[in-house]
Amino acid sequence: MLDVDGLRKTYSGRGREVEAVRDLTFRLGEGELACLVGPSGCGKTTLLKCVSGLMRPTAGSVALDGRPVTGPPPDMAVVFQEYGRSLFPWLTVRGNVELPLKEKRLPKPRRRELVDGALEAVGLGHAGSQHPWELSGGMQQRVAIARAIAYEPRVLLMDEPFAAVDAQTRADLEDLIRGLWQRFSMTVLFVTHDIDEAVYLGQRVIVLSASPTVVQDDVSVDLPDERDQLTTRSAPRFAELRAHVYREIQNAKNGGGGPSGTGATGTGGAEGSGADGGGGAGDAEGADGEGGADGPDRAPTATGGRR
Ligand SMILES: Nc1ncnc2c1ncn2[C@@H]1O[C@H](COP(=O)(O)OP(=O)(O)OP(=O)(O)O)[C@@H](O)[C@H]1O
Repeated sequence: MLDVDGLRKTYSGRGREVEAVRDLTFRLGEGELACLVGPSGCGKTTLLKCVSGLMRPTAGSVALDGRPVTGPPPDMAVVFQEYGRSLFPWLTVRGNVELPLKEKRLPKPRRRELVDGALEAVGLGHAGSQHPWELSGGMQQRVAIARAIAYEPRVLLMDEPFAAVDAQTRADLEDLIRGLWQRFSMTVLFVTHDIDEAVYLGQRVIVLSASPTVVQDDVSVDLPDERDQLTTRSAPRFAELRAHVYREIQNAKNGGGGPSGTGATGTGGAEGSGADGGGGAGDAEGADGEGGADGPDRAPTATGGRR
């Protein structure tokens, strides 16, 4: 459904060129939930901007249902990390969620129905008349998620959406996303620094190499579909998968480059890492902090698919 083929992006300016992404090729099937991890600065945000049509790649292509993406596609929504910047403070929660639906020119009764459904789905049915600044960070991020799903996207892109919330809220939001994905049958591409989060959420974890960026590994997450923060995360298979992804990221950071040879489904017991293999491997970045570009196209209206 979503085809990224030979994608390359080079930024140029001030007399120098930065090759953010060298050559990325992968495909997402309809209804798939894939997580994308990789070392800091490897081009995850750049990739999402190209996939969402907010930025033109230097070479290669992105296609949705075989049609080239040259601008924000109408059936795609994006949720960014900075919920504070993605919501309009002068609009109520309802107003924020409804805005892209007005742009879509939906009739009022349909808008009301979609807004009610989305707020209910994220547990904010009671908060419609409040303003974003009256809500906690986790609630604000729920508003951003509600805005995205009210839009009824076929594809939902998420760029580290939970990086700024506390651990408990983050766990709740992870479960919320899996629940919404199952309920609305969306195709989801979810970027995260957090290896545990990637394994917990995804059916697949795509590991990017360090810059110049290629797909280092594509790991099939063969955990049961019904996931639970306690049982799933304490399963031996979860630890094996997390260890495998952790090792791939270390390889990527150390310039290991190129696919590990395990292939899309090859994560398995081949690693033989045992239940403790990846202990502490929670963060793809290690000690690195946030370093991504917050370009102007992370503007508020980006959430919801169209600007
Ligand atoms: N607008 C820009 N102009 C020039 N270089 C840029 C721009 N945006 C990003 N880059 C560079 O491109 C590379 C990839 O950046 P990007 O933000 O896509 O990576 P990332 O994997 O999302 O990073 P992080 O994990 O730290 O958020 C980095 O070297 C970055 O400095």
